[in-house]
Amino acid sequence: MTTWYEDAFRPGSEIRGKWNGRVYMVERLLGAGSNGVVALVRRGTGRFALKAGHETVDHQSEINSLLAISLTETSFKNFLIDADDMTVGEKEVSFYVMRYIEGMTISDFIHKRGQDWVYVIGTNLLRKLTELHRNGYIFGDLKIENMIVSNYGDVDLIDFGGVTSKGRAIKQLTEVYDRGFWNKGERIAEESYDLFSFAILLLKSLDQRNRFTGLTQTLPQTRDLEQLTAIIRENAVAAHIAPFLHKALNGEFHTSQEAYQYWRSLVSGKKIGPMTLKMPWLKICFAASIFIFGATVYIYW
Ligand SMILES: Nc1ncnc2c1ncn2[C@@H]1O[C@H](COP(=O)(O)OP(=O)(O)OP(=O)(O)O)[C@@H](O)[C@H]1O
Repeated sequence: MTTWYEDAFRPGSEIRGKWNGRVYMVERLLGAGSNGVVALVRRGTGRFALKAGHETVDHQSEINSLLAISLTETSFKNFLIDADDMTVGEKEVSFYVMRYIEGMTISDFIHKRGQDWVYVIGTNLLRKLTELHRNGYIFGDLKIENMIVSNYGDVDLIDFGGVTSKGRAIKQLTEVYDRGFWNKGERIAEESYDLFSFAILLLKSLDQRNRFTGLTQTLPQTRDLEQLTAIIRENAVAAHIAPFLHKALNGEFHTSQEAYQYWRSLVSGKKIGPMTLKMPWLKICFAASIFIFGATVYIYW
């Protein structure tokens, strides 16, 4: 069965915006989720991520949220680059273009580089949330799939469909990350809502035994955060940040700023800042370059 986007998003195809007239060349498909199709595109020398929406209302609401935060003086500034419609066969499809973020999921990152990186990634993610919260928004649907980790644990959030103004009802969520699912609070856009999801996200990425699988099938009355304490007990990193996790899961932080301070006090002794990391390969590269330089001098002198 062919899907509606297969032709339009074939590598090499051109996507022409109906109103703004910009033309994008498709490099490859990045993903197709429940809310849209995302492709890596090129325009001139720039590479961008282009998302076309299935559901016009949801897609428009995502663009509105993204536009609002793109206008703030934060690291999200200018994240949204273009918004337009394209014609696919007989259909008009809305799309928007955003910064392209190269990287991987937090799970893949820590699998490759080690679980200690959670201290750095957590710090960077909390900083992002603090920025959003300071500007009056809640991310809403914080989960492993909605963030990209790159380089030295840099974090970028993607998929802004859940971004909600503070005080409103949460509009998009994923069950295990939602405090309502665990009977731990209302589905209201508060800073503590994102902090709960933040704690689940970290636990889920440290969970080596897939304890989360099957949790969605449990009955609401039997759901208990105690089920997650096993992960904390068997994992050294989770155990180290346990006081933070307990506070976040129990709604004891009112603001992300407060959570950020507490987090910093817990992880600051870990010396996992990008500059102080134990990176033997850096030392090896440095030693190798000295050796090659010495050998070259010896041979040619
Ligand atoms: N700005 C971006 N830069 C790089 N890759 C991106 C970007 N935005 C999205 N992606 C990729 O495209 C995939 C799908 O994006 P997105 O999560 O926005 O779609 P969705 O339809 O809302 O998905 P879901 O059903 O998970 O909510 C992501 O998993 C990610 O790999």
